[in-house]
Amino acid sequence: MSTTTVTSPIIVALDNTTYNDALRLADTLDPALCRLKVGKEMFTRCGPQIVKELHSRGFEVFLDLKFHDIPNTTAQAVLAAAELGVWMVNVHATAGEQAMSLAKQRLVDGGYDTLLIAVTVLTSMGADTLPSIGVQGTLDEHVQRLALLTKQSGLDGVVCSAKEAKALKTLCGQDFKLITPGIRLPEDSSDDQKRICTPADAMHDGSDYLVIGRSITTAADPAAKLQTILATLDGQ
Ligand SMILES: O=c1ccn([C@@H]2O[C@H](COP(=O)(O)O)[C@@H](O)[C@H]2O)c(=O)[nH]1
Repeated sequence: MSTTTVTSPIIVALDNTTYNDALRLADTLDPALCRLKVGKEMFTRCGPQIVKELHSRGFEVFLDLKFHDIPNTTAQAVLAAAELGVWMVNVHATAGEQAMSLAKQRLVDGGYDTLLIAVTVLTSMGADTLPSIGVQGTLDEHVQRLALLTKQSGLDGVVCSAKEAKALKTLCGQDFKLITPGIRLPEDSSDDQKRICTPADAMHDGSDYLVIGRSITTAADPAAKLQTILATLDGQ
């Protein structure tokens, strides 16, 4: 298990890659300068072995499987993630209070300190997306409603856009962790992300952790791009 002290808020998302290429990329990165995120694509393709390999290289791993199921299934999946030794795991807040609080309880009962967070509204969604999935009201209201539900369920924080960070810190408190994907430098393509923010603005507004995938992983030199991004955070 990892003993590296991580000095950076950046979590690099390992997507669009194979087992061997993901490990090759990991070997170019310093576990003191970033954590790594294993998502649905990587985990479906490679299984728990990829997590074990990243741990053996000293990385803390965010297992981003966004569980969304009935309470017992959600909680047992979260427990299985904790048994893998991951640093952080997540569920969808729309799984509801019962699923979230049961998942947290199973972690506590098992003596795990794995962080448990919930996704509010995916950063690929914009205000125009919500009516089509039957959500009334504004996007900000919906994010805030789900963040409060997550906090009331005893979880450690939420996934949201950095654009919502200021309001959520006020609403949920400074200790409630905000994990923000949709991070882009001004010169980057936004790809399929709608609610994007620069790393510096995200940190300034209260993000605790920045999830960054393609901006780093598709760079000619991912380690150098990580350093460039970290340099934009100097003094924050
Ligand atoms: O709301 C969400 C929740 C999760 N993600 C994940 O973060 C990364 C972002 O990758 P980029 O290449 O930097 O866009 C990706 O793994 C998503 O599954 C998210 O983007 N938004």
